[in-house]
Amino acid sequence: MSQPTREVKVAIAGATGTVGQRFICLLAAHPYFRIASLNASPRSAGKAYKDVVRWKQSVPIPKLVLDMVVKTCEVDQFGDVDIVFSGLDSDVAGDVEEALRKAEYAVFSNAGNFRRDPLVPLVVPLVNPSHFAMIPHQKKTLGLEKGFIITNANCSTTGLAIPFHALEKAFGPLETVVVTTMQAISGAGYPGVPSLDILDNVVPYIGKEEEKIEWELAKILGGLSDDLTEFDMHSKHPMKVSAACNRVPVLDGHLECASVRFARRPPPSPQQVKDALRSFYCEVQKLGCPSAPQQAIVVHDAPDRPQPRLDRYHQEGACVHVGRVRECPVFDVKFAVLSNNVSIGAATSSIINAEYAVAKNIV
Ligand SMILES: NC(=O)C1=CN([C@@H]2O[C@H](COP(=O)(O)OP(=O)(O)OC[C@H]3O[C@@H](n4cnc5c(N)ncnc54)[C@H](OP(=O)(O)O)[C@@H]3O)[C@@H](O)[C@H]2O)C=CC1
Ligand SMILES: N[C@@H](CC(=O)OP(=O)(O)O)C(=O)O
Repeated sequence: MSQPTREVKVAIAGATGTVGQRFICLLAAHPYFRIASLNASPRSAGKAYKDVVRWKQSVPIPKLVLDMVVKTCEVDQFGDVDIVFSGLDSDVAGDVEEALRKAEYAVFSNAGNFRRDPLVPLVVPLVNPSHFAMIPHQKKTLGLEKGFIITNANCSTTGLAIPFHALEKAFGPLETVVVTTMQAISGAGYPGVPSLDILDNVVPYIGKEEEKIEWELAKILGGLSDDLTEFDMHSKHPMKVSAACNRVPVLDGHLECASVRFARRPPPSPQQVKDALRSFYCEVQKLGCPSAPQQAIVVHDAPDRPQPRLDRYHQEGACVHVGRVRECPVFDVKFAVLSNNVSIGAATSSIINAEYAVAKNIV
């Protein structure tokens, strides 16, 4: 990939939150994105970042943001940045992101508000960066020159979309998916789930999560209409998905157990599935996007892997892990997937999306 000849100035909206902190760690060391603005709620605005953030990362706060003064998320507070990364709470993300787009900013959002919008691509960068082709239609429809919104997916959806896409590329459409998730508490932001609810416990309910997985996969894994104005929602090969979501006492890293049935008969064997996942190589890797993982899907042979504590920070959490690939007596094949919910499930995906947009001169 040709590196941009200029630095690209970025803002982080929601800079004090769980995802915002991960953005800061990743962007502080980025080859060409420069953090120019930190934005959060009026509670944090006007104060130095180090004085308002409840820092929960295992590395120190990067020096360059320690004394940066946090600003509000009013549009006039973002200055001359090219890109806004949003890790905003979904209660406010809708209005703020809409206003930023209207003010001609390129917005890369983690929030759920625009994922179902028929003009907004829902992009897992290791899967469907081709959906960026919808951006001209979004801008034209809204009468904008530069402003647009791109969202990335729900963190549990992201972990599944990557291996599912690799399998569909190798073996054709998936027909049925049943998945059970074991989701980390950082997925609920800070302070998140009360300790008295989650210690010594598993909570078999995460609000709206099952519906998100069941719906978002179709938008991500589907294509675009020929005129690049509509998402086809995987409609040529409808995929039935059933998800059961659980909160478990793990800090970071969502583990998901999936059973899948392929449309193709006979289906691929577990060994063929493993080979296809291992050899998966995607466009953002080919382009050399700096935050893309070397190995997108790490396939484990050990019978007790992947595990959140052991595997979640491999490649800075930018890949997914698949293990326990075996025959399923009900469908065809079953396996376990681990993804770092705050990295590839959130901030890392947004950053790779932005790197792709820069490489393709979309920003
Ligand atoms: N955690 C995860 O694993 C994932 C999260 N997401 C999504 O990313 C987004 C952020 O999640 P997360 O980091 O966990 O959430 P947090 O609750 O940890 O952080 C929320 C952020 O939003 C800011 N905020 C809250 N209210 C306002 C307001 N009125 N005006 C401006 N800013 C405000 C907060 O600022 P302040 O500190 O000043 O209150 C904080 O920076 C959510 O939409 C979430 O659904 C997506 C994928 C994974
Ligand atoms: N709901 C996810 C995290 C999340 O924020 O998802 P979404 O971006 O879809 O709101 C979890 O609790 O693990």
